[in-house]
Amino acid sequence: MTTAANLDIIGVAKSYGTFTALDNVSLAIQPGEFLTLLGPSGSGKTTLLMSLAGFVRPTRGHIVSRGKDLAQVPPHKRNFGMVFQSYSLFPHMNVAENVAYPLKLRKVSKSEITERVTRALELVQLAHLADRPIAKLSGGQKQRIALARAVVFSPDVLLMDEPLSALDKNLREAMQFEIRNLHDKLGITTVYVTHDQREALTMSDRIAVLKSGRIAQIGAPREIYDYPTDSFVAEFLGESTLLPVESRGSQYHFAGTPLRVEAGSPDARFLMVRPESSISGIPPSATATTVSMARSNARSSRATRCRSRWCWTAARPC
Ligand SMILES: Nc1ncnc2c1ncn2[C@@H]1O[C@H](COP(=O)(O)OP(=O)(O)OP(=O)(O)O)[C@@H](O)[C@H]1O
Repeated sequence: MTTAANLDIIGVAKSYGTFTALDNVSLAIQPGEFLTLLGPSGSGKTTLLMSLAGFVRPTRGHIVSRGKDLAQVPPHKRNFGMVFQSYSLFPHMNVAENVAYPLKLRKVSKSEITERVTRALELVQLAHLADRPIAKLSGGQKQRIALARAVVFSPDVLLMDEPLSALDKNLREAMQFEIRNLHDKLGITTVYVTHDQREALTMSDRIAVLKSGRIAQIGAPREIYDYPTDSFVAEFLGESTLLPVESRGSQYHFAGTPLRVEAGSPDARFLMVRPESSISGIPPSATATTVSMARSNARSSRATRCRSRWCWTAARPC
């Protein structure tokens, strides 16, 4: 068994003509980490993932794994497993043949192929379907087979691009746990792309939130959910009410009343309240566990959403 690989993304940029899809992205992915790239449509998630895979050539920057710059390493030599939304299984092969394919490419012996395919199918609990044609599988089964095929050759890194978005909600939630369990069993460094905040919060060790080709924030799920660095991250990570505050030195005021806040940056502009926060009135004698301060890049200087249990406009409950 090989040790898990690290992945260093150093100042990576990608331009298409004058359009910048990735802008100076740097990120150190730890060995065995489950890192999610999260962001709205067009933020650059797939471009970054495809750069890691070797299908997109960065305009600038470096991608380094196990101390080696991958710039000159073609996709099939990177030893990275990939899972796509569309499964990408071979329709003319049965389940076992699909899973065996990467091993055949690597010229693994027949007996070892049989053993490793059986083990990979057992991991995704589909060993009983080894002889079934791909056309006779459900969407969830197809995605499990794609997963088995991606891990059967013990890849250094597993890259997944919205692997669950074609599945219905219940199956999707079940698969989130299966993928995370598989990751924990195998310990493969994993980079996972999604635009689904819940999925990212449920599955990841860390989340990198992308906005317009840049990393807006990176951190553990709880950290970025509770302490977003700005209003974009605050709103993208879940329902929130953003209340405009004034800062005077290290003291914050809402509607003229001083707030007690344990964590906040000097340039914070908003008090963030999540729906599950338990403040019961203004002024919230707030602690960092119930509210956070976010820097401004908001579209509005007023509370921008009204979906939480507590919603305040001009310091009055609505
Ligand atoms: N080959 C290309 N030529 C020109 N522009 C491209 C190309 N590939 C991607 N882009 C642009 O780069 C930006 C980032 O695209 P990317 O697919 O990485 O976004 P994404 O965050 O994965 O979006 P989605 O969630 O919709 O898949 C988009 O504006 C896209 O239109």
